[in-house]
Amino acid sequence: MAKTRVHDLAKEYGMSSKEMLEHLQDMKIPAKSASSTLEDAYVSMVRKKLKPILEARAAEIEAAKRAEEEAKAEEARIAAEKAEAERIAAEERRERERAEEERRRAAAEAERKAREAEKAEAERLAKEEAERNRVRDNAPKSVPSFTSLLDQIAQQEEILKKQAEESSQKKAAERNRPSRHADGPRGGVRHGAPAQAAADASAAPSGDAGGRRRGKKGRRGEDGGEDRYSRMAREAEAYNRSRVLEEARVAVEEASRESTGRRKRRKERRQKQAAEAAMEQRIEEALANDQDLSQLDTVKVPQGSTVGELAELLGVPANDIIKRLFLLGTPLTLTESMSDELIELVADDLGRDVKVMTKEEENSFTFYDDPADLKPRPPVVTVMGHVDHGKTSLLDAIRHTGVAAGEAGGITQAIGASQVTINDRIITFIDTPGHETFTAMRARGAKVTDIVILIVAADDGVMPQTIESINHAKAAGVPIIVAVNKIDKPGANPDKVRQELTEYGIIPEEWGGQNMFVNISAKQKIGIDDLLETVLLQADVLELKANPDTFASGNVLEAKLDRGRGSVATVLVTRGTLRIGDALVAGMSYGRVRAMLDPKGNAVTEAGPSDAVEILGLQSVPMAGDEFRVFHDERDARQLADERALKARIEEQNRVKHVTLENLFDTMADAEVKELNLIIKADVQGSIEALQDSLDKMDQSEVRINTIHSAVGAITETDVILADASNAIIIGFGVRPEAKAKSAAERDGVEIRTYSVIYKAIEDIDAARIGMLKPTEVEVQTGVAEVRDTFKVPKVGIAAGCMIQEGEISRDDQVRLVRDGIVVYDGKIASLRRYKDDVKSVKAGFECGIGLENFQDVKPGDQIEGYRIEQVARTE
Ligand SMILES: Nc1nc2c(ncn2[C@@H]2O[C@H](COP(=O)(O)OP(=O)(O)OP(=O)(O)O)[C@@H](O)[C@H]2O)c(=O)[nH]1
Repeated sequence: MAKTRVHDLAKEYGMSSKEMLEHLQDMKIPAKSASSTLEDAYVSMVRKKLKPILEARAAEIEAAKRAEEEAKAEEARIAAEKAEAERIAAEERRERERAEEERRRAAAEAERKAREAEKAEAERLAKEEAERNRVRDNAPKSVPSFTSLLDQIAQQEEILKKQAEESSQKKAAERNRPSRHADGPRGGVRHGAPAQAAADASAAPSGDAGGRRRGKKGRRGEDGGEDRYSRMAREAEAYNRSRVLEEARVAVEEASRESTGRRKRRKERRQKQAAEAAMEQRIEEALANDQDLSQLDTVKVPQGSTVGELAELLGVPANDIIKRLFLLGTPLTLTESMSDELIELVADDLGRDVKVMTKEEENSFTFYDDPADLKPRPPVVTVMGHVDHGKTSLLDAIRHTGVAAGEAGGITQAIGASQVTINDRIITFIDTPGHETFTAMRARGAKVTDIVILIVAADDGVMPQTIESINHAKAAGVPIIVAVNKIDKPGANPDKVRQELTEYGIIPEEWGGQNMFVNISAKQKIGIDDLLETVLLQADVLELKANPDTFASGNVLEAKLDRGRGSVATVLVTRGTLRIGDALVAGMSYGRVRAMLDPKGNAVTEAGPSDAVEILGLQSVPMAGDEFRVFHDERDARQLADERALKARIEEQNRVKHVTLENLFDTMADAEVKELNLIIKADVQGSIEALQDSLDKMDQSEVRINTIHSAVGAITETDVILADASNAIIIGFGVRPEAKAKSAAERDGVEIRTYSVIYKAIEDIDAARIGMLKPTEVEVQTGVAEVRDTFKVPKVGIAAGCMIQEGEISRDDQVRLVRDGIVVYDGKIASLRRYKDDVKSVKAGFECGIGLENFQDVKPGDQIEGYRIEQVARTE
């Protein structure tokens, strides 16, 4: 068996060889060094003797291990306790902050409410003041427009708002001063910082540093555990404090650095608040008036507004607009009026939303209704057709529907509208038949008809006024139901009518088209119910709805001055319910509804959507087509009527010019209109076709020629009304205007051109069209110079000493530098001199010095060519 060496044995017992040698010596066992070998017997003796020592040592190690574990557990418990205490403290602190924040918010809310009340009172006073001023100030300059009045109010509101804000801010500042000092800077670092610091403190210092220290002490057995922990707590607190202080210092520094920025931000915030308040007010007003909220951001600009007016409406300096116009290549002065397109372009450039309002639109309102408030309403129908095809007979037959034969004689057409009930449903008819009224209404911006009944006599077929009616209804986008009348007549051929109408885009449903056809006899009252049911069917498709539970609005169908009753107007209610006593404005007249008559002449107290009633009580006579609207307050109605009257007077002075062949080019250039609308009237159909043929052959890629209506016959007032509504020119070929048409054209500024030879008409239209074409740009050479030498000119650089060989070169010319046939420069002249003098131009045969803009590389032998761009009117 191998001998055991001393150091092996020592190693086995976890002691040094020296220690083992000492033990061997004690046991009198001979061994000299660590490498000495020991007999087995000695080894077993050593083992026996050393056993208690070994056991004691194991116990010692075990005890130490236990102590260490205990210390660790204690340490963890303390740390957990501390973390919990800190968590509770942080929670309490947050609770306090929340309460404080709540208190501050409540105070701010109370203050805001007080401010709003103050503001509302100030606004009310301002409004009253403005109203008083307006009434007092009747001088023309003080009532230039409704918008400027609104602006004045807005300005006053702004001032009052500012004052109110300043005073409340002052108050708030005084109220907050002591508390702000108390928690000012601390407030800045409160959020987040302490909680973070506490978390850091519990994780880092007490855990690591403290733990290490405790480990040492535990081994050394010095100090009680309590002392250690209190020191740890103290250290953590100190750490926290310095950290909090540091963060506070940083926050204060930052705050002072940002104070200027903050002032700016505060100002911006105030401006934003003011804008929001103004918007809120507009929303409230719009809500009070049931107006469409989606339109609020849009600035309404009257058609033909001047640069100055637009600037005022948009609230921007006029220079901003002039500058933009200049860049758009249409320099205008402050008092010049702008085309619709220019207004839209400039507004778009300014990032603003505008709606150019025609004079009709200006007088109309856009209402908003919650879809939930909309209820089905009866359809409103107009009957149109050629003379003697039976319009009056049909309306008569309709009026007698559902009426017993004996009663018939007693029915009077009291007002310009009638209502019939069929299948328990109502249909309203506008009784002034014909497209004249229809288009006159449309020209005034009134859309009163939902459905058109086109009446065509089966024995006569499609006639000029049939076509006119189709064109008018189509232009208004109203669905057409065809009543083929007089089917009782021997020569009646309803299918021929259907066939003829297909040429005008009116195709029967049974043939796969869009239009419903009904065969009737107005005289013998055949098919009337069928026609009315078809109207209801068409109405169902249209899903006609309106809100009946609001202030009424609608259109005037006709109005007259009655000797006994004063102003009498028949109105069609399109929305809301009209009641006796309502204050309303219709066009330029206003008043209170004194009495109402329904279509049968019965006195009624209210009228809902699609009802037509005759009303008494207006102060003056409105015009057919005028929009009416009920106001909460009669004063508002009167104010609006006054404003409209004033506006109408101003408009009368600057009457909107219609297109004429002569001003066509100007109008086009101005408004970029690329359409030429024509109404063609001729003595025979052949002439219309010939003219239309030639028009179709013209190049219409840049200017489109629309024949919106053509018919055989004299130029009538209806033609003028249609031309007025569509901004068209009337071309008469072999026909003359009727007297009424002539005066209407003069009144409305509509151009009528009459010709007796067709090519002359074509020539004029073509000339006007070409005039509308954009001019062509042509380059014109001005002169040629040869570079003989170059020399340095102070401040200019290299200049070319030249000899003008051809023509004349001017200072404003564009120039090209040509070297060996290659253009090396194309630009402007920087200087043109003869000897030391700056000159405007130099002619052939003279020497001069030419400096080129931003170009120095001129060499003797180069050629300088001068040229100009000229705009030449197109001949095609
Ligand atoms: N046989 C027959 N004659 C009819 C019918 N409807 C109308 N008429 C006759 O046609 C003529 C013209 O009828 P109106 O109702 O006056 O025609 P209108 O279209 O109103 O005519 P204007 O008001 O002049 O435009 C009258 O003599 C009617 O009696 C019909 O269904 N059958």
